[in-house]
Amino acid sequence: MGTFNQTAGRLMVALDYPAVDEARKLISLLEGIPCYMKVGMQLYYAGGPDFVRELKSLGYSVFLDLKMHDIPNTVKGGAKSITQLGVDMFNVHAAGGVKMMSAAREGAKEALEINSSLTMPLIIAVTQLTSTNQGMLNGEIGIPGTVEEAVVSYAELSKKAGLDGVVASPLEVSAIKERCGLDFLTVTPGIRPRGSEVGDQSRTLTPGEAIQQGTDYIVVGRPITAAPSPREAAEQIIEEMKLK
Ligand SMILES: O=c1ccn([C@@H]2O[C@H](COP(=O)(O)O)[C@@H](O)[C@H]2O)c(=O)[nH]1
Repeated sequence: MGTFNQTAGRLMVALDYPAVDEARKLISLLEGIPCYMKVGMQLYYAGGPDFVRELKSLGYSVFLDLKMHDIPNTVKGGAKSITQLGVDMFNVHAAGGVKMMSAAREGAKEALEINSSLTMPLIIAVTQLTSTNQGMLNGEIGIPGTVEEAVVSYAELSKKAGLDGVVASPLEVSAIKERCGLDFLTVTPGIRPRGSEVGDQSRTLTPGEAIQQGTDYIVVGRPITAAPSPREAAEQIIEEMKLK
């Protein structure tokens, strides 16, 4: 199991930018604010491993959000390479199944055998994307039942595979914790401070509501990156989290 990093805080900032210079600009605006930095596919495909190493050298905890979903052997190799970057957290899709998720753990462990100075990253699984609504799930995706049932079922699979937690919407946190235990981590995007644009997200709560639901980490992108003052936006979110 990986370790829960209290000092990085419970806010994860999604650095969804097309180029590292834009990400660097935001990072300098947020200097001193306790948060994880989340690198997703847009920035990773632009900045690659070097940018992840740069964030680590600045002292940030890094969540590499590449959502691996492939055959077990390929995911194992991907997890081994990702772990060698020294990231604190990475993820896979729970839809890949138990064998694929366990392979991610094996890959991470192999990286640690090669380099003993590395620590085991937290490995989590995406359940149902927070952009998915009930109609989409039952209609175009073709999965019966409620979104919550689908999310909890994926969470149980992820736990069975030995993962540390899941990505879900804050609306499903209490059901996940009830079924998988309080120490099974929930990382929740779909966070929208009151009055902010919902955009392509479907299952949302405010930062304060998410904390009230018992989530471990909230992931926030555009409400910070597109704000007139990203620093003020981040500070307000942290304040709201503390008040709950
Ligand atoms: O189900 C998921 C999984 C990942 N994400 C990621 O979180 C951030 C959210 O950004 P916002 O701008 O706050 O909407 C983004 O990087 C997504 O790729 C998610 O939203 N939902």
